[in-house]
Amino acid sequence: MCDSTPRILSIQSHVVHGYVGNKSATFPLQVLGFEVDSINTVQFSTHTAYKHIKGNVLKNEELDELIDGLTLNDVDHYTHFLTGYSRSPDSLTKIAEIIKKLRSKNPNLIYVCDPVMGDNGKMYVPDEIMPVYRDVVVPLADVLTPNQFEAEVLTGLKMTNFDDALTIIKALHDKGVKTVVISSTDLGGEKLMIGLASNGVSCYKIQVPLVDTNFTGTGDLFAALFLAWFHKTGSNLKLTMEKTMSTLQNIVQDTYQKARAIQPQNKIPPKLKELRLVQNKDFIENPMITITAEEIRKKMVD
Ligand SMILES: Nc1ncnc2c1ncn2[C@@H]1O[C@H](COP(=O)(O)OP(=O)(O)O)[C@@H](O)[C@H]1O
Ligand SMILES: Cc1ncc(COP(=O)(O)O)c(CN)c1O
Repeated sequence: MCDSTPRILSIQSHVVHGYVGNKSATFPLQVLGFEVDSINTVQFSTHTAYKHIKGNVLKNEELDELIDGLTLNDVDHYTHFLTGYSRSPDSLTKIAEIIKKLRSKNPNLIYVCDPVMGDNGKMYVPDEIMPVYRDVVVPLADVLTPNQFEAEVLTGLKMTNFDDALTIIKALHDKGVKTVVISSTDLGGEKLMIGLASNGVSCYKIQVPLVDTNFTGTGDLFAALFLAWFHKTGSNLKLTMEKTMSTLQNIVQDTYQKARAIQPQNKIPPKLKELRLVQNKDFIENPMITITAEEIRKKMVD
């Protein structure tokens, strides 16, 4: 355990079929050279955009027990902690305790928090989870990766233009977050999806062509790739955004094209849109930068 391999504890959902949560994050992280220990907050047959939702949610005592086992066996030494989809406020409170515990073992631990709550104006976890993220978990994060909706909900502010976006980013920095990354916004209108990233010194904008369908698991993949490239580039924010977005675009485009080959018209059902991670392993390992980030504003914090 004393080698230089980065080691992650990832607490996210698990699905039997398809790619969200730990299923979306673990494979790319392993391909990029990370040891990944995963705890599954839920085990569902599929993600929740499918018609039938079946499976179980991890109980708090079960989460405690798993962490206890890691501690008793002295294998709870991590360089990174990554969290995503959680369904209960209590489990989030537990996550806050776990961060503190892991930091007592490694004061340099990097915590990447994806505050998974919803998308396109709608919550898909219970509403009570929001204040726990806002007041307890977010202030402990080194890196926060909300989408636009989640950033708005956390700050109580609306994003209708870039000035609003910068105000929201500043509000999240003010909560103590060092690196704020908004994985997607609709500021690019109908044709472009725009992501933003700020380390308080520089803020970057990166834009990609909007593919005409909703994907699931892309946010989880984004957070995992961001974590990996932020580590591998020595916290180079511009390069991290470029590698992360280029990889996502390759996977999203490939997934879309294959789905459209089967279903040329109308809405694509979830099972045809599962992210093609395995098939894009080489690109994940060695991404070609196809999209560049542009600096839009310097110095967000004094
Ligand atoms: N429809 C889409 N068109 C193009 N890229 C997409 C699309 N959906 C997701 N992505 C890619 O996935 C990333 C994360 O997506 P996002 O929607 O923010 O995740 P989530 O809302 O699931 O947290 C985006 O930055 C983008 O690169
Ligand atoms: C079980 C589960 N886990 C995670 C997510 C989050 O997916 P995304 O990466 O698209 O935010 C979802 C989306 N509803 C889900 O159903």
